This record gives sequence, structure tokens and C-alpha cells, in this order.
Amino acid sequence: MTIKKDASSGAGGALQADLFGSVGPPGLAYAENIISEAEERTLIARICDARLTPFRFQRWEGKRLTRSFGWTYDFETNRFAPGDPIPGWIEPLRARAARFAGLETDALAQLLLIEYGVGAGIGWHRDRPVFDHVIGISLGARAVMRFRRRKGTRFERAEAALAPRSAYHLSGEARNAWEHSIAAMNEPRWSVTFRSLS
Ligand SMILES: O=C(O)CCC(=O)C(=O)O
Ligand SMILES: [Fe+2]
Repeated sequence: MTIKKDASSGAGGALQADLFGSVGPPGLAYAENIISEAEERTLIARICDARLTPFRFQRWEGKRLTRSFGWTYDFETNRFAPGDPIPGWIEPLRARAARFAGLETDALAQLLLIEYGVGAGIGWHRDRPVFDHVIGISLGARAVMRFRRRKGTRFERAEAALAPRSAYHLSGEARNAWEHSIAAMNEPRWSVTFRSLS
């Protein structure tokens, strides 16, 4: 069962089982209400102003809009390079994400903003190995992050419900051994992902 920790109950607060009774892999940490509804609205407005562009891979164009800061990974050329500086408006959230994951704020060297319009999702993948820890904050509609790991000829599967204003942290097995994906959304969702470098 996915264990979900409510940030408002403080560190070491009561653990409660996920309402969906879903199963998350080891290395997945999850906390709800890491930002207020007012902060969520402000962040969504900032992301909408941040000139995101459709994610492209060869001749395929994804329905989600993305923009990265700090470091960029070009999926066409496999090139990993310094990018635009992480904007100041995201700093308070970056500090909170770092605290949630038990990392130094400066360790979160990459920022990825994503807008999932209706019909947009993200296919099965593991994040590039140039990155280490992955911390994601969800805004807008609730989503389900699905996990799978090959076991012989079959897949072992798990999933975690991502509430708006929640954060997840992928490390260890959830980060390295499992793939994750998000099914196409019926309502818009935005995500803010911070990653440390390997
Ligand atoms: O939107 C999310 O929370 C997940 C994004 C993701 O998996 C990725 O960009 O690698
Ligand atoms: Fe990912």
C-alpha cells in the first residue's frame, strides 16, 4: 500500500494509508498539502507565463508542454548541457522540495515545468541517468502515476495517486528499477519537477 505522509502533520507525523489502496514501489515518498491553494494558483499562473513548448522527440510531438532550467537534456541529441538559470519565483518551492526530500536546496540543480492539457500524458520511462533524485509537485487535476518493472516475461505493477498540491520523491528502487508514466489527463495538470545530478 502506498504510504502517504501529510506534511501538515510535521516530520515524523502520522502515516496513513492511501485512500485508493494503491501500491507504490520502495523509494517512493509522498506528502500532501506542501503548498496552499493560493500558492498553487500563483504557481500555475507563473508556469503559464513561462513560455513552455511542446515536447519533441524526432518527428513525434508530445501533447505536453515543457521547459527546463538549470540543466537541459536534449532527447534528440542526448546532449546534456547547462540551461537557463532557475527563476527566482520558484525558489521558495525549491527549498520546500529539498526539505521534503532531505536534500540541500542547491542540490536540486534542474527544474522542469510541464503543462498537461486535456489528452496529454507521459509514456513509460525512467528519468535519464544523468539525474539522481526526482521530486515532483503536482498542480491542478489529480493524476495517477503508474509504475512497472519487468519480472521475467511479465510486469510487476504499482501506482500512486498524485493529489494537487502534493509532492513525491523518487529515489532508490522507485527511481532506478521501475519505469513510471501518467495516463492522458481529462483535465489540465501542471507539474514542477526538481532533480539532483548524479
Ligand atoms: O508530471 C510528472 O509529475 C512526471 C513527469 C516525469 O515523469 C518526467 O518528466 O520525467
Ligand atoms: Fe519521469
